[in-house]
Amino acid sequence: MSISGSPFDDIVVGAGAAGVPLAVRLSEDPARRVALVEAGPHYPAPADMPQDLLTANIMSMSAHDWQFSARAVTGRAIRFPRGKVVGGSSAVGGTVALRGIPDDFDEWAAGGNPQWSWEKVLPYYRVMEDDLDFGGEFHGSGGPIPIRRFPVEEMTPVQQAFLEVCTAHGFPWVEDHNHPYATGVGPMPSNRRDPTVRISTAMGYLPAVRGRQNLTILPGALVQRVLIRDGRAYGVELVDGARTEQITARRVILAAGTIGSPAILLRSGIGPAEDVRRLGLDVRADLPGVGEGLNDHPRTGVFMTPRPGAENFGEPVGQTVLRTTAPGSAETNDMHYYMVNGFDLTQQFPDLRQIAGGDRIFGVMVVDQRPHARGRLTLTSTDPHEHPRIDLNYLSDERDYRTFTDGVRLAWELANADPIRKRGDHFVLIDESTLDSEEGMRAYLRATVDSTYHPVGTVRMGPATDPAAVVDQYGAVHGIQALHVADASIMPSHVRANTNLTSIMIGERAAALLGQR
Ligand SMILES: Cc1cc2nc3c(=O)[nH]c(=O)nc-3n(C[C@H](O)[C@H](O)[C@H](O)COP(=O)(O)OP(=O)(O)OC[C@H]3O[C@@H](n4cnc5c(N)ncnc54)[C@H](O)[C@@H]3O)c2cc1C
Repeated sequence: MSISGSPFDDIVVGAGAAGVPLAVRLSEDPARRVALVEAGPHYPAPADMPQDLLTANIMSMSAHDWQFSARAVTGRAIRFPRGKVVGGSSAVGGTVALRGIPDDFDEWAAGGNPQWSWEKVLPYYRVMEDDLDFGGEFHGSGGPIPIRRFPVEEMTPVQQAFLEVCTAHGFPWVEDHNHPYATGVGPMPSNRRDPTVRISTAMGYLPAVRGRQNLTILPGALVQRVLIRDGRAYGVELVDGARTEQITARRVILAAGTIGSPAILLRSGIGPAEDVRRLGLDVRADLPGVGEGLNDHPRTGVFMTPRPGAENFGEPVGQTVLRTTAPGSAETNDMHYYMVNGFDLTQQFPDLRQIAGGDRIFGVMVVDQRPHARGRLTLTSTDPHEHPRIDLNYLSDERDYRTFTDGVRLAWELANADPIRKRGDHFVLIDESTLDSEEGMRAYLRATVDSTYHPVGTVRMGPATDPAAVVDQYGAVHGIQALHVADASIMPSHVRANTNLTSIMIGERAAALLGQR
């Protein structure tokens, strides 16, 4: 890397969903020199892009992955994928392209972050997208990320059956799930231009800026820590085997994600004082919120093995979604139900393989969008190659049990409707008696609850008066000068949506706020 002696204005750490748009927008000012540092590889030429990053219908969960595991509930560890490549998790994901809803952002604003109200974020959801189906005041056109909805004729028969069953159940039909006030069932929006190719931030944003002289992309560079002198960040330290290298800048912006950003902060002496000291480091800023408040959308569902002829191998994981409100809840759209065409048990949920008696299952997946349980991320070492300890702590709040119990009951009804049920052979781990018994349901939930890969909240945004806040509404780390964070980790509360589009929006919005500074 020919970077020694060449200070930058901004170093963006992590080229993921947020980091790529952030670096691209900041470098629109030709006078600003921006470095985008990424631990994973970079494939600038479309012809070199590996197939696992292109194939939208299959999530890439090993070739470009950090290989983390996490504790889901006491005694149960699960795989916890995170993308490790330029494009980050946006390059490996399921391409569900849903936005948060106005209430989500009005809650952020009410928590002391008025720069993130719905009114303030909508323009940045719009600027990132090229909506191929809808226009008007809520949608963007000509942006780097194409959004299309699966047309009914592209859907598998079981997806069409799901639409039919949900509408027969009385759920409203939704043509456009990214209309801010939509609720009900309809086709899934997806970040693809054609039916099978995933468009990550790397593919959407970077080709147009390849010749940009003031944007330097540094792949294969693992950031150990932020360099801090007299309370001010002035660069980062990279490790490459036994070699370390330092690059300097006027400002450092972490966009390493909900796992990567708090880990870098802790290795830099920023976090709960006790945790930092336990690592043998000096405390640069005592911020109890670092790693705390981890919040992820947990999922479970009702799954069956497919009948011969009803398998949907190679099809998108899902093509439809039902967004609705849990019984008794005051929070709109806090439950999502996905008709899953198929999970490959060799890749996901391997402990179900033997129970299912096969490698494939399909069914109705239930995702709690507003779980109350909070987890925690901690480090046991300052070595950046050592994985952090990720404790998701699902179901630790009794309210989450209740929400899921109702959710599984609805999923059971939907899955048992004839147009869906007739495509399955046998249910996996669940039958009528599970639903009838409180203990049976609790055991089922503990055995099946898993991640939707949407962790947020480990570097929460909020005013300095909030003891849990780590950054202010401009992403500035409390108590340290010239150090910012802008990625999914800063979300102060969860959005009722999959997190890719919101993370891209955070990158866009942060660039607008930081570009003025
Ligand atoms: C398998 C999978 C499927 C998903 N499917 C969907 C979906 O269908 N729809 C949806 O909306 N969301 C989905 N998500 C979630 C979504 O992709 C993430 O919420 C989003 O990408 C988060 O953006 P981010 O910028 O915070 O982090 P990321 O996109 O993860 O980017 C962080 C980047 O920082 C890099 N990094 C981390 N630590 C360091 C370090 N020390 N040094 C240098 N670089 C570092 C990482 O390699 C990575 O490239 C999925 C996620 C996964 C993992």
